[in-house]
Amino acid sequence: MANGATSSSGSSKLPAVTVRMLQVFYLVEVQVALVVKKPPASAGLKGHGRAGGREYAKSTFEKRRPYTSAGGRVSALEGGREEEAPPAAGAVPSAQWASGRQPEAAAELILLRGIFEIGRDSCDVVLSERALRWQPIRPERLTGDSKYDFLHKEEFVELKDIFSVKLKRRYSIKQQGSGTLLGITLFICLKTEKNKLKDSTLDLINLSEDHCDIWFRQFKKILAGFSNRPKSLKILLNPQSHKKEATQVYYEKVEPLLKIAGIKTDVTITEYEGHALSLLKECELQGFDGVVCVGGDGSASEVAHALLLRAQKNAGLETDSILTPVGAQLPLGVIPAGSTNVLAHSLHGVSHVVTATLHIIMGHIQPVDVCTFSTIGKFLRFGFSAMFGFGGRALAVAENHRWMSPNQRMDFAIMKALAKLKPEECEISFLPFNSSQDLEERRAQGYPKSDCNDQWQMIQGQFLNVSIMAIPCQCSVAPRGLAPNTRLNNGSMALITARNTSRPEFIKHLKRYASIKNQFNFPFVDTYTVEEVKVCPKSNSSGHHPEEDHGPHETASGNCFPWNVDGDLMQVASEVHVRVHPRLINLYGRSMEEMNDSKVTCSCL
Ligand SMILES: Nc1ncnc2c1ncn2[C@@H]1O[C@H](COP(=O)(O)OP(=O)(O)OP(=O)(O)O)[C@@H](O)[C@H]1O
Repeated sequence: MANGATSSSGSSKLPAVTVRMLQVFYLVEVQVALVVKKPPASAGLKGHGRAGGREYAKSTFEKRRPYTSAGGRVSALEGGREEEAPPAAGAVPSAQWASGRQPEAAAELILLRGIFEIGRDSCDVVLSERALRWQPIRPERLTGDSKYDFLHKEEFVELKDIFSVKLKRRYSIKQQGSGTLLGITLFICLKTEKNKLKDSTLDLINLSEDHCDIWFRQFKKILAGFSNRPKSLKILLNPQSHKKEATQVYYEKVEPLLKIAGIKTDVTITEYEGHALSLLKECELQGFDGVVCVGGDGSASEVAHALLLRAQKNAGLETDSILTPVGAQLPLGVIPAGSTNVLAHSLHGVSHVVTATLHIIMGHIQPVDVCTFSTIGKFLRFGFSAMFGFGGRALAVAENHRWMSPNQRMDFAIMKALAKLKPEECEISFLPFNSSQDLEERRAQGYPKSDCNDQWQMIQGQFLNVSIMAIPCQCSVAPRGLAPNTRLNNGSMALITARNTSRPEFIKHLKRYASIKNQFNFPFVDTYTVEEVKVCPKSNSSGHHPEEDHGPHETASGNCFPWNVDGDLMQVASEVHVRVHPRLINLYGRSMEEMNDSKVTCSCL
């Protein structure tokens, strides 16, 4: 992957080093098993939506009595009256539909109005340009009853949360042809707790072919209007990720949802390390709207690197020394199937396969900052985060013990790197993050960066670990992230340095990542918000004793220093220059800030 540097990858990842270590500490020292808190069962919903306390699960229809027993409901279902609203209409009296939560409903253009059975009720259903609203039809009451009104208030789902529509039919064994029409099923993306998304269905039951056909075509038309949603995806699946579960994850959880959404896929199962990179160099991507990686951080980083490299070539840029890279042309989806899934977790606020899949289906796009790594003017690779020192060494040890199982290997590597903890003598220079107007203006005028900013700062000494992170690097055991003050797209990186200290103090610092206490509140830890960093190790460092090491990767053997870039081992002999490039790649997802700010969009929740 890298020019002028050797690179290999493993199941052990940059934050995995720290993450795994935290797990080991908990097991070995505290003797408390780390329990990744499972989300509470979603109010007994069994994975489906809820309409005002009633489930509208897929099986709802089958569970109920035949419609004929529902008295007045029969005519509603069989002779459902639909009204296609005239284009400029919007004049349907809407006072009865508008609730306190959605005052804007009254102003919306109404597209269709008709009767469907939803849950157990015959409902007056209104499709407007923004939402589908429904309210049970009840006999008129002479006296007002506010409790009654509360129980039967309007419910709605916003159209932007619908990702597919199908005609619902029942097939009997003897039946030939297309089966008996039961109505329409809408597939909806719902936000649940802790940034998770889930798929749900809403059945609109009506036996009339004509009625359903009009509504079905209208929903299709609405869905076709969401031009940001992908129609065709290139999938790259690493069957070796974590405990080799990526294939199962994809075919059991991801593919069925993509099929429902009508997304075409072309799947490549990678056969060797670097396969995704070489494939994406050459393959035709014209017909695809996005690329999806099913695997861990190493795979995701490799695919991101490949897409960016491809973009530079397509733009006719020299890839030996990339100064101002152009952005990737296709968005990248990351389905977490690795051991730590830091990228997916940072992106979605949770490492959850269905959430990641739904972000792809809904076409949610999150621009993300990317770093370039180069040495003495020579481009090495793209990446999101890196560790030098302890993090690099631990990964190097793991690489030398690939015959072990992934978890064993990481435990062993962390213990060994801690046992041999030693500082690297180096010089670190960095350009502090500065988004002042003046600086931006000077850059816009084409001044070289060196002329725009002479604020380079330099620190030197012995460092146990140096982390450089353009994304927050969140994961289940470090929920705030290894770099909690960094955002996905704020154009800056966190530079975190741990100077030489005693082993127990360093371990204390590492353990803080899993706690609510500030992991940086140690006299030997410094943090900076930066745009560029140069790490220049001193080759005659007192810390290197090759005779103590047992593998080719574990130290600066042959004057190469191990770096951990998104879990890939990168060995570089000299200075490494890291620069952040704001919003260089679009990932499918939505930042946690947005997710937290967003309102619940379905009244069913
Ligand atoms: N068929 C394969 N055999 C061996 N290695 C592969 C294969 N396909 C891909 N790889 C390589 O495996 C490396 C690690 O995979 P990946 O990151 O997906 O899993 P992981 O290490 O288990 O997860 P995490 O990064 O979350 O810890 C990638 O860099 C990739 O190049």
